[in-house]
Amino acid sequence: MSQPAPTGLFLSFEGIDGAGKSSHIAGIAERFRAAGREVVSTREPGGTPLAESLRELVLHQAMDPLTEALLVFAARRDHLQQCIEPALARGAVVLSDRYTDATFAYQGGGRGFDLALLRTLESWVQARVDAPGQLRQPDLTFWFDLAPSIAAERLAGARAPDRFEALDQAFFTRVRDGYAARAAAEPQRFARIEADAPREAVAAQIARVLEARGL
Ligand SMILES: Nc1ncnc2c1ncn2[C@@H]1O[C@H](COP(=O)(O)OP(=O)(O)OP(=O)(O)O)[C@@H](O)[C@H]1O
Ligand SMILES: Cc1cn([C@H]2C[C@H](O)[C@@H](COP(=O)(O)O)O2)c(=O)[nH]c1=O
Repeated sequence: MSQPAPTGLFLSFEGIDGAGKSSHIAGIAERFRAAGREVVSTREPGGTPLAESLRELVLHQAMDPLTEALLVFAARRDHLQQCIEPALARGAVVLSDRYTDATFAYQGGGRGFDLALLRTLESWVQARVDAPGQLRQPDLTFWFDLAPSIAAERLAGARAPDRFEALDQAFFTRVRDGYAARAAAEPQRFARIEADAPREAVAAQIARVLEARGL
């Protein structure tokens, strides 16, 4: 008798720069590993050699908004094909520091790029081979919601800013609004985290969300 296909789990972590998401991913990985799951921790743009090369360009090279949007989707395509889809097919838990919501928030909200065109790119790049007509989306997305002024204080002096981190608070207010619109459109998928809380309180919020979903 054939075995049922293993069930992978895809979690993404989103928020404006400095919201604190990266600080919690290792702890979540440990939680799943302790439960015996294979965990793949990855990030966007990036996660494969090709996508990491594109990340360098996107974060450090001046370019127009269409080029930027095409590069983040090109990186995502390689990431999906080489990393995310094989991991999910093995039954792994994939933890991705950013995914497509970032494109809608940064390129759509922040840059003001045409959302309809982003949706078209999304439909090409994320089409699932195993489920025709469906797009690869996270099972659960943690949105670390933080005021841009607090994020800026956290990042001040922490590291040399990249092309995005150097942008002003008006940009990050639009990015935050972009995330809010995505979360409102898909409330089942999104878990909003109040990211202005101390680290331990943020970790407790995350744990409550995972427990509520039986994860
Ligand atoms: N709850 C918190 N309270 C205060 N400072 C925090 C908190 N969480 C993270 N930080 C600090 O804020 C800074 C940004 O955190 P982190 O790198 O986790 O954010 P991020 O969302 O992953 O940012 P980016 O997307 O820009 O990489 C770090 O210096 C981190 O130590
Ligand atoms: C996936 C994705 C990312 N970005 C931006 C958002 C951040 O400013 C950087 C990534 O840096 P991080 O320290 O790893 O968070 O890239 C984007 O503009 N569009 C995207 O689709």
